[in-house]
Amino acid sequence: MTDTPLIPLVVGNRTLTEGSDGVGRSFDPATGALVAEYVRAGEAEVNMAVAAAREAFDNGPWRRMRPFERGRILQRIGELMLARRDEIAIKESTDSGKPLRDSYWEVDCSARFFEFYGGAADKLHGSSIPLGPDWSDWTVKEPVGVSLHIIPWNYPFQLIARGVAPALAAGCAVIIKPSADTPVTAYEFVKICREAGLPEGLVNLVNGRGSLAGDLLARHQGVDQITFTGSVPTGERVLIAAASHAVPCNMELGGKSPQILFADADLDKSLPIIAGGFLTHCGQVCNAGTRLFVERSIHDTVVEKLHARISAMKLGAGVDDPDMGPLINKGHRQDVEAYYEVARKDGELLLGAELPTAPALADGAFVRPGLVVGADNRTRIAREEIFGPILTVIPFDTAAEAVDGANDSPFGLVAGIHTTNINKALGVGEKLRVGQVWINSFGVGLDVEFPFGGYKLSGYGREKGLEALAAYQQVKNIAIHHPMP
Ligand SMILES: NC(=O)c1ccc[n+]([C@@H]2O[C@H](COP(=O)([O-])OP(=O)(O)OC[C@H]3O[C@@H](n4cnc5c(N)ncnc54)[C@H](O)[C@@H]3O)[C@@H](O)[C@H]2O)c1
Repeated sequence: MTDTPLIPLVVGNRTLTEGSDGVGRSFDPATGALVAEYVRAGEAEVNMAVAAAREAFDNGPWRRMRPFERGRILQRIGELMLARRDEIAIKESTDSGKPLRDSYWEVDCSARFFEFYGGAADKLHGSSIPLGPDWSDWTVKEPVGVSLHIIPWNYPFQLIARGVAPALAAGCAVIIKPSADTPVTAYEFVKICREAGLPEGLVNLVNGRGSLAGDLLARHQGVDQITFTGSVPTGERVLIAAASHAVPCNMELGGKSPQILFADADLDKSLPIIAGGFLTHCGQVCNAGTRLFVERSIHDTVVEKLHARISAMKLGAGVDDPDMGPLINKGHRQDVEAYYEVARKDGELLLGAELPTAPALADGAFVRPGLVVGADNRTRIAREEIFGPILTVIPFDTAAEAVDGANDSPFGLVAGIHTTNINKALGVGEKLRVGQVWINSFGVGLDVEFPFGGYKLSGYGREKGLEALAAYQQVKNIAIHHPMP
C-alpha cells in the first residue's frame, strides 16, 4: 500500500487509472520527495480523449445552450477555485516549488479568467456589413472546435485557465496536456469543472510524455486548434505537427525581456520591481526581465543596491513562502549552473557563483540569484533564455542606445521602462518591438483584461483580454440577395 496519490487521465466521463505508457512520477523540487504518480497516455488514450472531445463538441449540449447559461457555468468554476484556493495553492507549491504567495496568485488569477470569460460568453457578436441595395450580409462567430492546450511546468494551473476559459466561452471542447513535471493541479482543475456542471467530454486531461502523448495530440486529425505555451524548440516541433493537418496555433514561447532604467527614475520604487521582474519563481517566468539597461551615470549605484537586495534573499521550500524557491528539478539546475560559467566568460559574475550549502536546502534544486556586469548585449548570457534567476546589467548613454539594445534580441515578449519623464517613457515604449510595455511597473496582478503575447521568437497570437477569444472562433459570413419582387 502507498499513500502517494495517483493522477488519472480524464476522457469524457471516464477516469482512467491505467494508460498504455505506464506511470510517471512528480517530485517536490525543494526536497526531492515524491509528490504524485500520474497515468501516462499512449496512442489508445490519446485517441479516446480526442473522440470524447469531438463527441462533446459535435453532439453535446454546450453549443445548444444559451450563451449566458454557458457563462454562468464558467463563473461557477471561478467561484469553486476561490473556495478551494488553500488546497490548490499548497498542492501547486509542493509540485512546482514556487513560493506559496505565487501559488495563491495562480488560483486567484485563474478564477479571474473564468469570471472574465464567463461574462464575455454572451457578448461574442458578429457584425453587419453594408453591401448595398437588395443585400443583407452579416458575420457570426462560431467555435473553432476541439482545442488542444499544451502546458509548461512554470504556471501549471494558471496557464490552463488562461487558455481554457476563453476556449470554453467561445463554445469549444478542450484537451489539456500538462507538463510531465507538474501534473498535480491540472486534475484539481478538471474536478472543479465537473463539479461546476460542465457537460461531460468538454474538458479532457491527458498527462504523458511530450514526445509521445503531446506529439500524438498535436498531429491528431480530430484536433482543430492548438494553444501551445512552452519553449521555442518544442514550439517548432508542435508547429510542424500542426502543419500536417493545417490547424491554427497560438504560440506563447520564451523571452529575454529588457528593463530600461533611466537616471531620473525613483530608485526606491523601481529597484524592487526590477528585482521581482527577474527573481519571481526563481526566474522561471517567460517574461522575466533578465536584461537591465541602466543609464551609465547610475550604473554603479544600481549594481550596489541590487547586490545588497539580492544577497539578503532567503531561499526555501515553496510551502514555506520563502523569498525564492528552487528551480523545477536538478536537471534544470545543471542547465542554469552552466550559464553561471557562461556569465564568467562573457562578463563578471558578481553573485550566484556557488550553490547554497545550508543542510535544509541540500536535497532541493536551489541556486543563488546571479548578477552579471560587463557583458555585451551580444553575448550568450545577454541573448539566450536561461529560465533561471540571472540578471545581466548593461549600461547605456542615450535613450536611442537603450532602445537599440532592447530590440537587439531574437525575442520580443515584454519590456519595462523606469523613468519619471512621461514623454521619454512613451517615446521609448513606441519604439520597442515587444507585445507589452510596462512603465514604472513590470508583471501582473490580477489583470486579465489586457492582451498578452509576443513579437518575433516569443510567438504569436494573444492570450488574455477580449483578443484571446479570436483564437477559439471562426468567422462565418452570410450573404442574402433579396431583390424586391
Ligand atoms: N509566453 C508564455 O506565455 C509562456 C508562459 C510560460 C512559459 N513559457 C515558456 O515555457 C518554457 C518552459 O516550459 P517547459 O520547459 O515546460 O517547456 P517545454 O517546451 O519543454 O514543454 C512545454 C510542453 O510541451 C510538451 N511537449 C514536449 N515535447 C512535445 C512535442 N514533441 N509535441 C507536443 N508537446 C510536447 C511538454 O510535455 C510540455 O507539456 C520557457 O521557454 C518559457 O519561456 C512561455
